[in-house]
Amino acid sequence: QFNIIKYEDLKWDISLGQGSFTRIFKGYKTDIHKGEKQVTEVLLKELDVAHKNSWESFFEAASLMSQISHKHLLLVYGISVHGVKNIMVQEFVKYGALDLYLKRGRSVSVSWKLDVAKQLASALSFLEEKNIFHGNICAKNLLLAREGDPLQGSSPFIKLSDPGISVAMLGEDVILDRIPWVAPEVLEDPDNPTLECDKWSFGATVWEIFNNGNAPLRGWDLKLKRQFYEAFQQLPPSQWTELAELISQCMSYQPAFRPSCRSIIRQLNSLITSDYVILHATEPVTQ
Ligand SMILES: Nc1cnc(-c2cc(N)nc3[nH]ccc23)cn1
Repeated sequence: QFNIIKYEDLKWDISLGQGSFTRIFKGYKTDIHKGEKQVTEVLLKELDVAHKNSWESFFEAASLMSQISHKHLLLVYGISVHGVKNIMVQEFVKYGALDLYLKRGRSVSVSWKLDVAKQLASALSFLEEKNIFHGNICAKNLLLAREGDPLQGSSPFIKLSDPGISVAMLGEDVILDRIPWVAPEVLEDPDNPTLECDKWSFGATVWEIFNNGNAPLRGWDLKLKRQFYEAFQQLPPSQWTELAELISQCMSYQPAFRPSCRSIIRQLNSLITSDYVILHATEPVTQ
């Protein structure tokens, strides 16, 4: 499914923190290309030894991402196994996770945010075409490859990261903690996720982007999060009615009511041309 990278061809640099069940590092991989030594900057994702038994799922996520290639999907170079260590080698994306980037108070324009939403929608549409379920769409898994400069009008560029360990392998508490990104039906039946589930997550991610990286239901405990679904609640709507409409369509409790990717892209295009964008060119960052 994907190439095995020799451990000795990898070099670890600084630690960049940890995800759920993983530790991530900046690193380098060395290849011999036409007799030339070539060093590439990479992201090394080590699976925690404690979760060793879910390494298949960890690598399954990687192989899914390496079987297909799309400009807005993260490139996975391969995997490396060294003793008890399972390592996924990914392309290094310069500006890291979008949620942290937005939280750091970068004031970005409404059209910047719509651009990112559209890029995510095109990645989603590509996955839908290939009938591939992602399962972990959220701003934390959107990596910023290019900041885009409002003055020069160059737009941002994002890459959707790998889904990590599949939702079917996660404990119920981990799934509950992913409310409101995880679709309600996944809680009922985590073993049979559908493409519609990714559309729900898309809605929650767009909500996050327009709330400057602040997580929805931040700080809610698992009981409250579960009640959010049991009471069929919705996230607080944006003042921008058309945007709120798109988010609530994606986050409809009836999977069949969620819009097709084509419809999502069409609605985003009409948002991009709406006068709201011009009026709110650079919204003051409300922290
Ligand atoms: N595939 C990936 C994933 N994360 C990064 C990354 C980049 C950065 N500048 N700071 C970071 N801090 C944490 C992660 C990260 C890069 N590439």
